Amino acid sequence: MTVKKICCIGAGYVGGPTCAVIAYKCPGIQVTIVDLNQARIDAWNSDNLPIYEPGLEDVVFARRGKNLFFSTDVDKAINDADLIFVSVNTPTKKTGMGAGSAADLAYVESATRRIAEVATSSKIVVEKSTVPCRTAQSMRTILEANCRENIRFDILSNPEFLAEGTAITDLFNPDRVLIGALQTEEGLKAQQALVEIYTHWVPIERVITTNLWSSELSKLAANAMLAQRISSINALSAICEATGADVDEVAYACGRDSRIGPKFLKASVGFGGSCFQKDILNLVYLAEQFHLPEVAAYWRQVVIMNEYQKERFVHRIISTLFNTITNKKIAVLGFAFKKDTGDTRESAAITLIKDFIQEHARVHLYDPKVEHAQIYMDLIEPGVADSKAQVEKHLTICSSAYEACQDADAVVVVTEWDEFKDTHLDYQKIYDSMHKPAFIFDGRLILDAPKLRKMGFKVEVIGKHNLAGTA
Ligand SMILES: NC(=O)C1=CN([C@@H]2O[C@H](COP(=O)(O)OP(=O)(O)OC[C@H]3O[C@@H](n4cnc5c(N)ncnc54)[C@H](O)[C@@H]3O)[C@@H](O)[C@H]2O)C=CC1
Ligand SMILES: O=C(O)[C@H]1O[C@H](OP(=O)(O)OP(=O)(O)OC[C@H]2O[C@@H](n3ccc(=O)[nH]c3=O)[C@H](O)[C@@H]2O)[C@H](O)[C@@H](O)[C@@H]1O
Repeated sequence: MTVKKICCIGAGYVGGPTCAVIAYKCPGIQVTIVDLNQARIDAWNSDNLPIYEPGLEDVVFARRGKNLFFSTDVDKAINDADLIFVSVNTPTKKTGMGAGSAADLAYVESATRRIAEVATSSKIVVEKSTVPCRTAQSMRTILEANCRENIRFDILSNPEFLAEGTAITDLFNPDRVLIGALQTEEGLKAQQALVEIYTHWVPIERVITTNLWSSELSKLAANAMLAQRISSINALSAICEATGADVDEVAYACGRDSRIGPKFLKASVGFGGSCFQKDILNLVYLAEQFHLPEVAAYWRQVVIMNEYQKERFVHRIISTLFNTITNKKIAVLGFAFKKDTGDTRESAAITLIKDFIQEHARVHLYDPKVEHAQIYMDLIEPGVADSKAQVEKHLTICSSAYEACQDADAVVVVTEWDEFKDTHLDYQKIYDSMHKPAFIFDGRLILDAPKLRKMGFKVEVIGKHNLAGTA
């Protein structure tokens, strides 16, 4: 079969860019992206898109109103489509069985039920959300139990591997596209229909076809392995700080081994983002379900190490600032979980700033993209800062890095935005405007520490002893 109309349920960080790129690359296919969230859909239909991604506007503005539509009319889009992507959120469960590690599949289930209830013709239903292994089986059961006569649903797993901040280039030029299907005649036909969509722009040799369960598990496995590399280099960063080894040099030396490779070995204040922690915990839960406690403990350690890295950094800041930051002005540069996105989900900045607030510091924050309302929402913490007004007592959001650093006792670089690099910011100007001694803590290894030390800064860098190279 040839797909002519696509519906994507969920207009978020994945559904929006992924299906906008399909519309861009396949002008002959009509793509409708739907969501229950009216404000989000209004934003997709406006000049001010709801998410910031380099290159996204060009793609959306080129196709919107032609073969790309955003709507809250979920039922109509389901009914019109030959193929439906389910790209809804799958957060970690907060309560009930598996709370704290299992994925909350309520949104996947409700989208699936909706498809079964309103579809009047056969559909290919594609799991785009990241889900535990064998979720497709549950979706199939729901669809088959609720659908009308003479309708069939074929389920595919097509996990998404884009990273935020580079979503459009990742989608234009993916390392691979993964499509899992039931190994039946109908399943393989459906798989082929999705292969044909991607091969409008992705070379066929980059399209991997597998069975459903391999595809579902590969997504969790890929995220777990990526996060594991970061926790590995961060674990080594602690040893570097203690010994005088330099974590960048260690990463470079290890990464030059072609079996290890250079990517994803940047030490940091800890990984953030909506998925790494969630997906590893998902894997941990799966292992526990199958009575594999050693496997569960192995992967859980990746998350434990990440939490430890954040704690270690806060501890280093406080101990360097003479064991107290009470009433000290701390300039925090960056709030997003990585550069080139406005997304703050699980950002290390949230943990750090909450800790600074607990220590009664005065935090002055600047991030080039994150919405102010989002910052307040992320920092409200029952018992510590219960409301926006409470947060404002400890936090001032600034409109530039210079403003945040004015009269500060310490600058903490949390997100690696290019504009924070010493090639972009005038750190002499910042030094001159700060209280002395002027401290700077580089949680992203983006600054030229020797150059800043020459200016007079006291510099502390993750994974580097501050006297490294001098003794
Ligand atoms: N954010 C990322 O970079 C990546 C995320 N993923 C996975 O993709 C999935 C989606 O993630 P995001 O796009 O980040 O989430 P998101 O939270 O940005 O978007 C999900 C959207 O689905 C909508 N939604 C929920 N239930 C619905 C329903 N029944 N009908 C219509 N709309 C509904 C929500 O209103 C929301 O706008 C998750 O499973 C995630 O793990 C995979 C790869 C990358
Ligand atoms: O499933 C998902 O959601 C996605 O999760 C990650 O993408 P994302 O979280 O958007 O961004 P990454 O570039 O992976 O960065 C995640 C975190 O790790 C940190 N990081 C990354 C790389 C590194 O070397 N060091 C490091 O600390 C980043 O700063 C960030 O906080 C994966 O890279 C994607 O392939 C995957 O599709």
